[in-house]
Amino acid sequence: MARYARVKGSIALITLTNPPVNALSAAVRRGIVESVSRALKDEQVKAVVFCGENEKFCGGADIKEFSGSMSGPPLVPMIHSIEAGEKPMVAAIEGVALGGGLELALGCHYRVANTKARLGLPEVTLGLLPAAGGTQRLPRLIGIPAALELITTGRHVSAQEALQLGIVDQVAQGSAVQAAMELALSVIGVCVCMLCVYVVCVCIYCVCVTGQPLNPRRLSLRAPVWAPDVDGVCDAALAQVKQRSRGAMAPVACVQAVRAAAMLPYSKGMERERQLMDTLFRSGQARAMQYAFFAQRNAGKWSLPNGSQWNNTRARDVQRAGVIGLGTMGRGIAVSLVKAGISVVAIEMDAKQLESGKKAVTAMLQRDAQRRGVSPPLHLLTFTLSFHQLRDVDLVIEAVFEDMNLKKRVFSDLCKVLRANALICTNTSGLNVDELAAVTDRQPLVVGMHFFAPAHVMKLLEVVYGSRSSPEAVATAMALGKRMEKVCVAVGNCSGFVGNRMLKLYLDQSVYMLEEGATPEQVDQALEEFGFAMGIFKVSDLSGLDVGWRVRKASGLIGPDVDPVKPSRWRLGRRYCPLPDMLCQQGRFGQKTGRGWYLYDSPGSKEAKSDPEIQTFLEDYRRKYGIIPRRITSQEVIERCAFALANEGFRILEDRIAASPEDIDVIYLFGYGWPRHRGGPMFYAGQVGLSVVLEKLEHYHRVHPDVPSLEPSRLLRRLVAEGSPPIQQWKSHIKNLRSHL
Ligand SMILES: CCCCCCC/C=C/C(=O)SCCNC(=O)CCNC(=O)[C@H](O)C(C)(C)COP(=O)(O)OP(=O)(O)OC[C@H]1O[C@@H](n2cnc3c(N)ncnc32)[C@H](O)[C@@H]1OP(=O)(O)O
Repeated sequence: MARYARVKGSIALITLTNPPVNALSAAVRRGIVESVSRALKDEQVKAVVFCGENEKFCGGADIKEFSGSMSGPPLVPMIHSIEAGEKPMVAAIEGVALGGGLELALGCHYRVANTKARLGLPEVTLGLLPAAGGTQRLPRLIGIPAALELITTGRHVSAQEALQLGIVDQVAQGSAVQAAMELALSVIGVCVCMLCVYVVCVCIYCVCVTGQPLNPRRLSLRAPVWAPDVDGVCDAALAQVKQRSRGAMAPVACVQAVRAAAMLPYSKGMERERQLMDTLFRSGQARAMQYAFFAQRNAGKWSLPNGSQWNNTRARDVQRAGVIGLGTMGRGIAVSLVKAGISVVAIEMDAKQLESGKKAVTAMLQRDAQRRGVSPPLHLLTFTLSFHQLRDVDLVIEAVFEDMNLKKRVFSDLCKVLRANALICTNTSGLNVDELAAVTDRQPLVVGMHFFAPAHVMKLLEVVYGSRSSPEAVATAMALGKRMEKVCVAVGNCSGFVGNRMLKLYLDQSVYMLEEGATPEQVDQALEEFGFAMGIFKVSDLSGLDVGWRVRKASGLIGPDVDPVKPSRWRLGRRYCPLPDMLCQQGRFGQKTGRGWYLYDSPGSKEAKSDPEIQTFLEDYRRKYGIIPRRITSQEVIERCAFALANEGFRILEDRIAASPEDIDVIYLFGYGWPRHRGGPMFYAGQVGLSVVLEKLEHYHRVHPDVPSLEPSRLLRRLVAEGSPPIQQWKSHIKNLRSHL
């Protein structure tokens, strides 16, 4: 849909009307084509201004349409006819001009943006490239290096940066539509300075240039942007995206398309753009990334088993928050809260820790402010040793050491000082939220907020509702997380919640494969080739092997009855791998001690190097237990890790700990480095084929009957029995499964 109006006598104003972001659906494209044709025919109309309803220019092509059969006028000829139009076309950009939205604007002869507008070509984040001429017009406008950077990253730029780059002609402080109309009038030879009454070429009063020819403004008419160093620039960009994108096809295709803009005339470049897009458009990677886009948005639409949900529950306003504990987690949480404009009372138990926490938080905020060219909001912070300073906070986030007794003590102390209606949130990575809530005088006001380290950087937040948590408390934690710019997922209470409950099985498979013959390097390489940012053993070294060791000790898996020389490989009725414990006994805690699964130059350094001692250690271990090592292929690594994750994901769905497979995938995408172009473990299982996953799990379970978690879940069996429906339908099958219990 597009609205047509004639304004100021000679301007056709075409408004894209498809809230909330005026995406270019078939109806919008039809509306634009009809409106442009009307404007070109209407003799009274001398110029055309495009804008978007509700001060949002356009969020791009309608992503929902990509999964169906595309109908309606195609974008490329539509934009071409705008550019070829014999009347000046001006884009008035407010809010956003993204993807096809910016490509539409690039087809216009002039672009005006409001100061708050954001512009970009984010198609690469959807597994695509800007295939409505974006890869050919943008380089012709701003040059190859800048276009490569924007197109391969999908980064949004501010109006100010767009002006500097030459993407827009003007930045308007007020209404971009108003400014665009003035520009249009001046271009058609109607000077708007009010002093000059004639149609002129250069007004002597305001020196505006009127009656401009349109050809120089038509980007498609410009020659290829060749320069002597262009090959080198494109080669360097290609090398960079290959290294960064971990197997994703779209960034590579983006470089290839932009290279064409340097070498080929526009029409040939457009052919190349179309060919590359055809391949991407049909790819599983594009489907995975578009699924991830909608899954992320769906996670915000949380629901609880009792029917309360995002649109029927009000969140409380949080102005002032307390953070208990200024270790790594507490520091990151305090920084994120302050950046969201929330006053923070930060508490530590002793003066020395308080001082070092204060220094660290202040430095992080100063660095961030310096990068953004603003002053750090340090006035929002109070550092104190006294719980009494918490008396007027709306909410507290406890981030002390992961120890149930310590947390319980803190919770009961908090109840003595907090206002009766203040929320208590615990930053725990897996402890029982109900058990903690039980020591308080306000069980409905207790929720878990599981942040990921470093908390000021990592996007994921699991909001954990206990059996007595009130919907209002969940809504408040979800809204607070959103304000802190986190991707929030509401999850139920169980050991490890969603992310760490699944992680445990993934870790188990990884160490079992070491026992059976693999090396940490082999496993990590297979995972990194699959697309993970880091292999599991490098991640373990980064997080610290001692963390899991403590958890295993607390859960009774490690105790005085374990043989120190030849620890048992069978505990609590199932296979157990003592390798991580044995490393910890040697003081190998990972990066922090300079040695873990890998070797580091010094404690704290990050570059992982193979350690011959680990190879010898693994060989000795296998000998000691009589294990004959075998060759483990990358395929086996991926199958055992990814299918173990998905299998537990199905159980989590059966248990109603996660509301949907999409929520599980969002957790893995934003918290555990799962490659976006593979959608998430649940999506991946669907893409591989549920019957294949079932068959593989049955096989691995047959080979390893002492690993019960490899036994295929009931939900997976049910879905396969019902013909492997698409992931969006799994939820209804969970209901069926429960009704048969
Ligand atoms: C062979 C075919 C060739 C086709 C031509 C190819 C060339 C063009 C390709 C493209 O244009 S692909 C799309 C490129 N655009 C984007 O990637 C932008 C995506 N959107 C966003 O980044 C954000 O939504 C936003 C625009 C910055 C707004 O953010 P905000 O936080 O304000 O709102 P959201 O919660 O993200 O979104 C609200 C609502 O709108 C839906 N939505 C957003 N963008 C699109 C879109 N482009 N298509 C369809 N729907 C979109 C989003 O899903 C939300 O929906 P609900 O959850 O409320 O239902």
